[in-house]
Amino acid sequence: MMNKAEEPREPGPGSAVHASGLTVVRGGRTVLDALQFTVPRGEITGLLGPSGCGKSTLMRAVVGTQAAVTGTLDVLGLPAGHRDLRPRIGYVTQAASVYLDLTVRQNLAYFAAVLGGDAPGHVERAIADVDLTSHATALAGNLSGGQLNRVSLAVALLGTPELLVLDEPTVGLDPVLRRDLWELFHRLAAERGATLLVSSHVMDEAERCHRLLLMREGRILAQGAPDALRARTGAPTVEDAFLRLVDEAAGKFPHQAEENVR
Ligand SMILES: Nc1ncnc2c1ncn2[C@@H]1O[C@H](COP(=O)(O)OP(=O)(O)OP(=O)(O)O)[C@@H](O)[C@H]1O
Repeated sequence: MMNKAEEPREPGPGSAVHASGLTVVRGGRTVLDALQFTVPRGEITGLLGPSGCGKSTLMRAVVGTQAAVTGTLDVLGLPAGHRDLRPRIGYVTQAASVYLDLTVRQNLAYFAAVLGGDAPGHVERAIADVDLTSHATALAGNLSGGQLNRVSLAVALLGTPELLVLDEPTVGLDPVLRRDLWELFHRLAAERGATLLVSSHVMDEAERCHRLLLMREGRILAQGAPDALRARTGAPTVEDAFLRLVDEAAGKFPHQAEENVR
């Protein structure tokens, strides 16, 4: 449960997510350690860091499915997990959750009916969004892993969510599909005003984001625009910036190594 008394609430109108002192303990281990960050509205925020650093845990906290969360976590102006947030957030996990014995279109129609997002045209729009129109009548069970993940993404897009939380959406995709998906993310932000929080452990995807949260071992190493992070560290790439921040932080932990760049 969130302890809202611990920290001042200062989400600001421009932030979709605001965290302060966000901590998660799993199995006796502190896997998120007093995180402070914001995710601005209408932009793509990349959550980057090595496998096991806590990206999925942070995303579950934002969508309200993570247990043992303490600190302040506001999402779209409400405490994380508030039931009014359910239709306003689209969440895609790493494991595709669709019915393998239904076609792509049947899956979308089913979820549209269940989620109450059955607005005319939304099923076809979502299928087109993820570039699966030519596979609309294919059984989900006959799709590749990458195509299945895109069906899950289409489900998340059905209700035109304000906030999309996507856990490693480009894993296993070829370069062309990866590029197409990033173009879709930018369209969703620019044309539909959506806020996207996208995790990846591939540092070159960082350059495609408006803003980054760089994570390591349950902490935020730095946050800011890719340009600002590179300038701040004097590094040619975000990957180099990350490595420099890791080295820098090594001297500062366990107290505070977080650096706000913007
Ligand atoms: N039940 C648990 N008990 C103790 N530690 C756990 C438990 N579940 C997860 N962890 C640890 O929490 C940390 C964060 O896990 P999380 O899945 O959030 O990482 P991640 O950055 O999303 O990794 P990946 O990219 O590999 O999915 C990991 O180090 C993991 O080992």
